[in-house]
Amino acid sequence: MSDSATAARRSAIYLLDQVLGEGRLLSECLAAGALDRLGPEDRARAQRLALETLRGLERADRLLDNHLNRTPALTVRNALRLGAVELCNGEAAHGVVNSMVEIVGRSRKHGRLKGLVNAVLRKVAAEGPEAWPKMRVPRLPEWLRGPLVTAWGSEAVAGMEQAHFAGAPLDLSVKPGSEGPASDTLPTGSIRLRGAGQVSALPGFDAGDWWVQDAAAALPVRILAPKSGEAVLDLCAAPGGKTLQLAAAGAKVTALDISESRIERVSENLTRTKLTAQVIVGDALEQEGQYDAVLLDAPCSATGTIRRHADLPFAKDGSDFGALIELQARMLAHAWTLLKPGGRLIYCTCSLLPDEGEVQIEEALEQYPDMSVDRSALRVPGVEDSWITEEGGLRLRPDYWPDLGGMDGFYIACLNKST
Ligand SMILES: C[S@@+](CC[C@H](N)C(=O)[O-])C[C@H]1O[C@@H](n2cnc3c(N)ncnc32)[C@H](O)[C@@H]1O
Repeated sequence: MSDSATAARRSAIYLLDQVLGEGRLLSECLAAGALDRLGPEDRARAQRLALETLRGLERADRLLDNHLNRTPALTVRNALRLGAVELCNGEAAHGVVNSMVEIVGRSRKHGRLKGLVNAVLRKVAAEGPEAWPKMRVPRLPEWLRGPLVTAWGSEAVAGMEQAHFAGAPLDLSVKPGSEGPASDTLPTGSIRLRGAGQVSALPGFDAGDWWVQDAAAALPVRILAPKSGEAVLDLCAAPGGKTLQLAAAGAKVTALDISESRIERVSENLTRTKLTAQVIVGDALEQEGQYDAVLLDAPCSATGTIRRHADLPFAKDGSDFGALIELQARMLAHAWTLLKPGGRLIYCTCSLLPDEGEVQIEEALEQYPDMSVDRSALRVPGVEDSWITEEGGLRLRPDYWPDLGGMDGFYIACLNKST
């Protein structure tokens, strides 16, 4: 057992404690420096372990409950959960069990439970790997499952849960005129890699030939179809995947975001890809000017990204979504004032909730007499007719493309302003 593997596991348990005990998102823990003491490889490993454990949490708990008379303290339970998931994913038993015994044994508060950890994980090692694939696909917590079943039906939600459990491959958008690493090309033009490993080690990263962007997230700009020289405002730009697409098409891009730390990533991405945009820290609700086109990728529940952010259903409970829905409507109203007559606005959210997509557009179309929805703009390569919604937007879901590896959940609408 290497010290480095144990350090990564200890950090993964800390992340699980934060998500499951404190309701913090992994991104918040990482931004607060939770893994700063680890080297890059162990940092990646700790994150991967935490995410895999959250994906398999329901199964791990079922296996563990067979061997526990009482529920131990959360951090010990999380060590057992991580151990169970690793064992069932085929990791060698001695390494996993010894590591977890060492981690729990060193705890001043819980050290006496190391014998329990040893006994329980040995039982899981003996029976878990065979039982694991026969267990049901882990379900979303009820606070999210309920509204999704109401919106899309139980069969669709079961498909989404399957996609969440499988996790996400790595999708790239390639700069026009450049080449991406050898991979599959998706029907919409993004390229997809499986088991890619460290992103910055892939060919073409340093040269800025491509950037990481889920296939669904690449569609809003394809639908906007920016023209060279057009003035385009990217209102919620960070970390900048869509800004890069706009700039690569030759548009005169203004990229704005309220978060100073996140906007730095837009600048870094522009530098790496040798693309240009005006980058501004500011509040979308206070922006002024008139643009040929506006992209509003509004802050949202991010429920469409659970394949990659398995922590979200556990860290959140939906209580802050009402405020986000209200903010989206205010942002759309203000964005509309920034659009020249005859211009087009893309509204999009990486959400699975109709209140953040379909309903926003239905309400806006009733409210603004100079607004119309452009269905024809949605017909870009790879988009299927069945994804187009009644009010004229595009609904993307993680259970689509099941044989290709899924896609993020997204809602996209193209809105035209009359002249
Ligand atoms: C969905 S993310 C944008 C993703 C980005 N468009 C991309 O493709 O990489 C939403 C962004 O909205 C930003 N945001 C939230 N409230 C804002 C506001 N009032 N004004 C500007 N940006 C805001 C957040 O900081 C966050 O970066």
